[in-house]
Amino acid sequence: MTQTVAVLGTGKIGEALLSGMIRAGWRPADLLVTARRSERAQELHTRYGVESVSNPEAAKAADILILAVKPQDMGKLLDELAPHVTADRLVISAAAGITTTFIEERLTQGTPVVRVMPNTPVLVDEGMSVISAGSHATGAHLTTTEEIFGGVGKTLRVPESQQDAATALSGSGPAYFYFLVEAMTDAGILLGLPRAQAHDLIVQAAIGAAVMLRDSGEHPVKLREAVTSPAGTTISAIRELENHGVRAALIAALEAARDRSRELASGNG
Ligand SMILES: NC(=O)C1=CN([C@@H]2O[C@H](COP(=O)(O)OP(=O)(O)OC[C@H]3O[C@@H](n4cnc5c(N)ncnc54)[C@H](OP(=O)(O)O)[C@@H]3O)[C@@H](O)[C@H]2O)C=CC1
Ligand SMILES: O=C(O)[C@@H]1CCC=N1
Repeated sequence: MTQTVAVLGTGKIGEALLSGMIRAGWRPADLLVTARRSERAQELHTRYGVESVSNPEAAKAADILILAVKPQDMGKLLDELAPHVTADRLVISAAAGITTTFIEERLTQGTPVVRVMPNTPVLVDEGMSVISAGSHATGAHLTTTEEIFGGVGKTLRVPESQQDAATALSGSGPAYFYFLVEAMTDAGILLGLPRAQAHDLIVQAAIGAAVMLRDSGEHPVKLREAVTSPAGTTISAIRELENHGVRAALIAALEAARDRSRELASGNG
């Protein structure tokens, strides 16, 4: 029997997931969304043909609830949902930091909860969704979650204790690459290239490097060594990156993201 899935909170990640599910073959009739603002609900209906309902209506009607509000809004959303969520539902949370325990404590005893950390490349079916089971989620619940998120990219199961790290690496990960592209485009401008050309050159370098990382089976060190000619240009750049502590900065940055994810666990932000 077809299951009904509701996406509660349809901002950037909620909409990305919704659009991906429709591309993956979900019928709009089997999907529901909730939105705080009526103009947003109308926009989603026009774009995807999905019906918008209230949060309690979604909890009553849908078999699977995907919670995609900010961590700071999660407590309030769960208070709204709690009277209507029965333990035969599957609740999937995409919120950074929020633990399955936080959710379980606010819903009917025994409700299965799965925590997922997706990332925005779900928009182009190249997402990465890291999945952990709460205390009442079974293998079947994890499989259902993988079926949903696997339609828009790869999935990986991890113990929930690793979710804050996964959030730092994978959930936030795309932002670091956009930041690098932005910075390198600026460098291209400094070197005298027109902005559009600098952008295209660095984006294609990123795509080429990403495909080689994925498909060559080579370690990143080997791939970098192959670019780094003796007494050549690349080693001059690498020396500057090392002089400026870029490796240490990245390690510190991801540690900060991990720590922020832990802080968000309280739901107070
Ligand atoms: N952006 C990303 O790359 C990723 C985000 N996440 C997680 O996804 C969640 C959402 O993030 P993001 O999409 O970036 O944030 P957004 O602010 O874009 O989306 C949150 C949405 O939730 C809506 N909302 C808030 N409260 C309610 C409510 N009670 N009922 C219905 N809708 C509500 C907001 O409405 P309104 O527009 O009115 O404010 C907004 O549209 C966060 O928990 C984040 O940690 C996870 C992985 C990646
Ligand atoms: O920045 C954030 O908090 C969210 C979670 C992971 C990516 N974006």
